[in-house]
Amino acid sequence: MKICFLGGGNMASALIGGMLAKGFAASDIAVVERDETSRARLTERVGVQTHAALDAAALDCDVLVLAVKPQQMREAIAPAAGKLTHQVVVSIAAGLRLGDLARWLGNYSRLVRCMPNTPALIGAGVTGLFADPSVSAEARDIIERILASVGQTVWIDSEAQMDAVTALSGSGPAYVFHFIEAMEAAGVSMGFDTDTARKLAIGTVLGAAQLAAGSDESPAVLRERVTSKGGTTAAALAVMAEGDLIGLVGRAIDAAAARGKALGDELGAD
Ligand SMILES: NC(=O)C1=CN([C@@H]2O[C@H](COP(=O)(O)OP(=O)(O)OC[C@H]3O[C@@H](n4cnc5c(N)ncnc54)[C@H](O)[C@@H]3O)[C@@H](O)[C@H]2O)C=CC1
Ligand SMILES: O=C(O)[C@@H]1CCC=N1
Repeated sequence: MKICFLGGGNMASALIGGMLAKGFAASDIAVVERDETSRARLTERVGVQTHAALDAAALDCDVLVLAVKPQQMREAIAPAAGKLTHQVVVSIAAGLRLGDLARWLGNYSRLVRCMPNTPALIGAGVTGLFADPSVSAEARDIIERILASVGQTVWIDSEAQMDAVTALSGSGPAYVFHFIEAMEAAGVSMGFDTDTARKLAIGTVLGAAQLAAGSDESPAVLRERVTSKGGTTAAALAVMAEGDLIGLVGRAIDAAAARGKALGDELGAD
């Protein structure tokens, strides 16, 4: 099975890195990348074949993964319009809807929309998937196998939910990194050097996430176990409640989902 990525940026690199680590052959993976420096990096460091354009050689694949920015998509896929025959086309772009992609591809509907995230690079991603009804069960299995090689997969029931997946898990790693930044900064302001503060912050997030992932208890119960009455954790959580952390995170994730929907509206309008 030959897999071709259109766009060899951050997310394509994360997916390819994860796939190679899980035993996919570099010779089965190609990347269409317009930037020469990125092409050289992909050939030399990652070992995959590269193409400068989405030409016949690039389209000689079974799965075409669309991994350019949403704003770049229409122009980037134009060369494939009317030239697709059997390929399953998988878009990882935020916001863009299957109906618009199908139209841009010359009414080609063997399309799957999915939303991975960057921990795919270390096999710890989580991906939401939605397929056009015309995509066969066999083709869905193939796409699921690719994404499952880089982490967990979740099929969703309606395409509209993809904006929520994007807001929660697609963008989610950035929220966690931001929280780590905040913890690190607090550590530095209390006198630690950056390395020590970072080690304490990352170790804590990693350990807590692993504990939550392996536990039958809810995150709320695990939080309560850390929180002694009248103790240090309670003092910190009171400040977080005063700042309405739960509401703030909810509003942030709502904003991400709204932005995904707006991107789909804006870019699909013409
Ligand atoms: N970065 C992330 O965490 C995630 C990103 N996504 C989606 O993945 C897509 C890609 O995002 P990133 O990898 O972050 O972007 P990026 O900007 O790092 O990568 C896009 C790549 O496509 C190339 N490109 C643009 N137009 C091209 C064309 N016409 N032909 C060939 N190559 C072209 C660019 O040179 C660039 O290397 C976006 O649609 C985004 O919504 C989805 C999940 C997570
Ligand atoms: O920020 C973005 O638009 C993309 C989609 C999910 C993660 N990065």
